[in-house]
Amino acid sequence: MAFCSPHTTTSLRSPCTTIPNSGFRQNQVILFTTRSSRRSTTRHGARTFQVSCAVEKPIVIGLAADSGCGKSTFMRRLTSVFGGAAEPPKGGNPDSNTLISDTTTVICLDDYHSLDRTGRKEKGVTALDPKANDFDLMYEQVKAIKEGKAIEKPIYNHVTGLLDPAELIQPPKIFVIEGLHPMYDERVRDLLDFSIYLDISNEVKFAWKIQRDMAERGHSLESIKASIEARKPDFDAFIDPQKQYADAVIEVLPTQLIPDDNEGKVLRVKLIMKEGVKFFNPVYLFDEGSTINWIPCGRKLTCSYPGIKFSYGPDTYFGQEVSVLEMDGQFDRLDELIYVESHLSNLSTKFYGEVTQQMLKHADFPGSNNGTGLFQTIVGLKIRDLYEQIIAERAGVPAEAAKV
Ligand SMILES: Nc1ncnc2c1ncn2[C@@H]1O[C@H](COP(=O)(O)OP(=O)(O)OP(=O)(O)O)[C@@H](O)[C@H]1O
Ligand SMILES: O=C(CO)[C@H](O)[C@H](O)COP(=O)(O)O
Repeated sequence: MAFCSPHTTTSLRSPCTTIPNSGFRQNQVILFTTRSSRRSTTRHGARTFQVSCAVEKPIVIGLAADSGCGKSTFMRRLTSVFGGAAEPPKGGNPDSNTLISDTTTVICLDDYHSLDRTGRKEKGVTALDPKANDFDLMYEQVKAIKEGKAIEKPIYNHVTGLLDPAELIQPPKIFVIEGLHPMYDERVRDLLDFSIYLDISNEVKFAWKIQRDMAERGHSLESIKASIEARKPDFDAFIDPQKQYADAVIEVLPTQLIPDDNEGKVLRVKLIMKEGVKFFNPVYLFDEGSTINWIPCGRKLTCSYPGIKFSYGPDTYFGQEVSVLEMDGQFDRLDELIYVESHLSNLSTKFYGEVTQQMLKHADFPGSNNGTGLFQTIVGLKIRDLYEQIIAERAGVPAEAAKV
């Protein structure tokens, strides 16, 4: 017999809240969770009664991007939306790639490299090549987590380039798989409740790589160029095509506000949101479905050269209907973002100004003054909303009751 134990992690009103002799009041807000069954019969004293249980199995989110394209930054923004800090597993391998917070566990798909650094060198393949990755194991383990089962996941050690002994991963509320190939294998793709692709144009990728690998890691300009060139064929063949499957794409391009800009500091960022995705209502500017161009600079938003331009409208992306929100330029004063936020709808915020608050909280993260930070924050809020709606649907209660 499966017992439902009451937890107070999330408040849901159980559809049958009268529990004789249980110590729980009628209509008391309780979350019943069970790993295995939706409806369980429990015994309390001499009486048997039925309770409906919210089956708390993880939702699975996929985040795809090339290396050095802002996945970690995005993850930090996402976990912050749920509150609490994300940390590596306590007492585990110091080189673990996993980050755990109260609500989310983020694993890095590099851990499914089947060939270590030497193995790849010997075989002449890059880490982007599916031949260097174990998709069978990835599928089995993501499926197990989705079913609420713990897994022993391998670790790829980026310091040594070796495959380390496995680490134990317990099913969280939200399981995020980030890396090169979350949408490559159809079986894994089908397990995703929501997917995001960070599409960084070559020019911008190059500028970010230089900034990080030259300034912070002491690599030479030539070696950075050579590494990007060496990865490009496999990137084009195996990573880039995944964007067609993403529910949301954040595309990062050079600005159009500065003619022939080659500095790569001012960015044009697009948030491409697929229409018709269950529990995901695309954000819109002013009027849903219209085509809008908006220059918000003026009395309420301070802009220095080259200014800021927003655009919004319907479009198609790989033959699918999408809504696209675009921001070109950068903010001078983040607190004034509230003015932009007040003209956006369907943000899935819990209170007026939440986007601005999140952006101010992480003003030191890369991209906080432009569309990369803004759209990553918005996608984080949409994921929280998606999670709450899925949990509410599973429990058969209104979404309001499942708010985290
Ligand atoms: N929005 C941004 N604006 C400017 N620079 C950025 C932005 N996002 C990331 N970067 C730059 O790219 C670097 C890599 O970012 P991050 O660590 O988030 O990427 P990653 O995809 O997780 O990388 P890796 O896979 O190599 O660990 C940062 O150190 C920063 O220099
Ligand atoms: O594309 C990558 C994803 O992060 C890495 O290059 C890949 O995981 C191999 O790692 P390393 O360069 O540390 O051997």
